[in-house]
Amino acid sequence: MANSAYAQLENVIGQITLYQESAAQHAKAHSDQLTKPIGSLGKLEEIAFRLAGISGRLWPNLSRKAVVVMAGDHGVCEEGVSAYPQEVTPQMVLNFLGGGAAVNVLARQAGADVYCVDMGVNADIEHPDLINRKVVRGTANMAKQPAMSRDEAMQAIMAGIQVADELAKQGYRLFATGEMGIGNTTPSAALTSVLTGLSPEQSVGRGTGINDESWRHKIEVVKRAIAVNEPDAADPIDVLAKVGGAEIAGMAGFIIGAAANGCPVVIDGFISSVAALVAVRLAEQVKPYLFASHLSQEQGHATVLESMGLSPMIQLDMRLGEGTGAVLCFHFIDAALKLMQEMATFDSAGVSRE
Ligand SMILES: O=C(O)c1ccc[n+]([C@@H]2O[C@H](COP(=O)([O-])O)[C@@H](O)[C@H]2O)c1
Ligand SMILES: Cc1cc2nc[nH]c2cc1C
Repeated sequence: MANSAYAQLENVIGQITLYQESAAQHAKAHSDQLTKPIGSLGKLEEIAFRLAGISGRLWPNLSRKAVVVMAGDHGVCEEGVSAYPQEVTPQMVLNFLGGGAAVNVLARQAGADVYCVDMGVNADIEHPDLINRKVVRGTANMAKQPAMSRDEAMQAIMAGIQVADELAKQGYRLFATGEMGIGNTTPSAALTSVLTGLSPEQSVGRGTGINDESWRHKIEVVKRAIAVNEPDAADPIDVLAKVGGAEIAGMAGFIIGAAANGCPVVIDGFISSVAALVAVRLAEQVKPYLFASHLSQEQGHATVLESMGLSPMIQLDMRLGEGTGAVLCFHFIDAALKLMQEMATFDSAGVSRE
């Protein structure tokens, strides 16, 4: 099974359309005809050019939008690394499915649908709308042993790809990543330290809101997890299996799958961005498809984004996850495309250029 999964992953990666610089240049040429000083719409212009570069069109139709919230639990919670108990993970999954979480509100406002995927929750959740791709019932405690086996990490990646395929087939063209998993800032910090070289003192943050003492302990837990498991930084799947999590692996797969379907992906906070970094390490070609939404308050987030050459659109001091920051930024993507499509040119409006 494992060998064919690697072949399938390579096959999906091979389907990613390479960035078309000429299409991006064409969009810039169009933008420079519009009634504004050149470059004056700043990042909105950059967004539009990149969308042209990945789609080959001046203004791709991205009206069908979805945020995919992947959920998983973490054995490392037994070390006391989160401010909240693990039961919150399945409870929040039901909240997403009931439409009452922050991401549901923001998604409704942005015209996006919310999908929730169980990648590895440590509970049985019954709901007709839940997408069940459970690979583990919570990971093992990475401070003592690998969080997952390599096979489980691969299964989670492939499940994420499948979710992207299914939603793209349904007509969705713009995606946001979101996640829910009590404890998941701890594996995310470990992944950051291993993949970027940032020290645990700098990759470990306050997560849901731990105090100074718990923060210092969380740093020790991350150091122990890395020392016990000795992940190979050159092998992203090894790192993901040993010090990652099922929802993080699922999001990495989802991002690769979305790119293979030609769909841009807006990434949310720290955990989503770490998943994106894993995806980039597996397939450099996904990079142009990634749009960073907000800068989370979680320490380490800026380094993860910088390591991918991404800069966030907004900074609202959020640290929720769920896809909330990403869905907010759907508005800017819509705005960038509308400007390209609807603004008058200097010629059509009779405005002097000089
Ligand atoms: O997106 C972020 O940057 C972010 C930062 C801190 C916490 N979170 C959310 O809070 C949970 C993880 O926090 P913790 O303290 O339990 O590791 C998880 O459900 C995440 O969605 C999310
Ligand atoms: C209530 C709650 C909601 C969340 N949403 C994402 N992570 C979360 C963590 C908690 C604790």
